[in-house]
Amino acid sequence: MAPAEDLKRRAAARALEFVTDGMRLGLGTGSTARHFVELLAERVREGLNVLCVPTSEQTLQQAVDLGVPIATLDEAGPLDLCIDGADEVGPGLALIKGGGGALLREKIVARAAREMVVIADASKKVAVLGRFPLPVEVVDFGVSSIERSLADAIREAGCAGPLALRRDGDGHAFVTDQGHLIIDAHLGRIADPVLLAQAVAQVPGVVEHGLFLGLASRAVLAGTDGIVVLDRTSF
Ligand SMILES: O=C(CO)[C@H](O)[C@H](O)COP(=O)(O)O
Repeated sequence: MAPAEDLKRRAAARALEFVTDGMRLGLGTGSTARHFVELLAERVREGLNVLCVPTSEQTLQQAVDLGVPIATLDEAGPLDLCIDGADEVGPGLALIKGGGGALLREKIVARAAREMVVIADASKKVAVLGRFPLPVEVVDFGVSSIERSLADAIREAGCAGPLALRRDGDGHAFVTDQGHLIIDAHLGRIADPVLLAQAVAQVPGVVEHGLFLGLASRAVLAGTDGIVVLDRTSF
C-alpha cells in the first residue's frame, strides 16, 4: 500500500475504536472514509451490530457491496457518531470539506450525529484554512450570476481569489448527488472562517459550503511519527 494510503488507513483503524455495538453511524466520503468502511465491514462480518447512513452514492455502493447495514437518515434518526475525512483541519477543528463533492450530505449527516470524528493523514492539518479551494454547492440556475454574487460576498468577508466551476474528467460541469453544481473558491487564506461562512451562506443560489465549523469534536490524524487524536481545545 502506498505510504499516504497507509496513513489514511491507520487513522481509520484508530477511529474504529470509537465504534461500539448498536451504534448508528454516519459514513463519510472520500479515500480515507473508504478505508474506514472497509475496516468497519470486517468488524460487521465478525458480528458487530451497527446501522449506517452513507453520505454519498459512492459510499452507499461500497457499504452495500461489503454488506454493511445501511439506512436512510430518516430511517435511522439521530446518529451516535459520524466518521468522515476532510480536506483541511484547522484550529478548533474547523474544516474544509467537499473535495469529493459530497459536502451537502456530509454536513447534514454530521449535524445529525452526536459526535463527528474526522480521520485524515497529518498533512491535512493547517494553521490557517484556505490553501485547499473552498467548495460551494450551488443550484444550476443562473450559475454565472451566482458566481459573481459569491465573489462579491467573499471579497466583503475579507478574502479574495479566483472562483471556478468544478468540472469532471470529460470537461462537463460536475454534478453532485443532489443534482447541484460546485464552485471552488481558490482563496489561499481564510482569516475569519466564521465571517466567510456567514457571507457565503447568504448568497442566493448557494445551497451549502464546505466550511464545517463547530461540527467535528475529534480529529484522528496519522503521520509518519504516529497517530494523534485532537479535540477542539488541543488544536
Ligand atoms: O469532503 C470530502 C468529500 O466531499 C472528503 O472527506 C475530503 O475530500 C477528503 O477526502 P480524502 O479522504 O480522499 O482525502
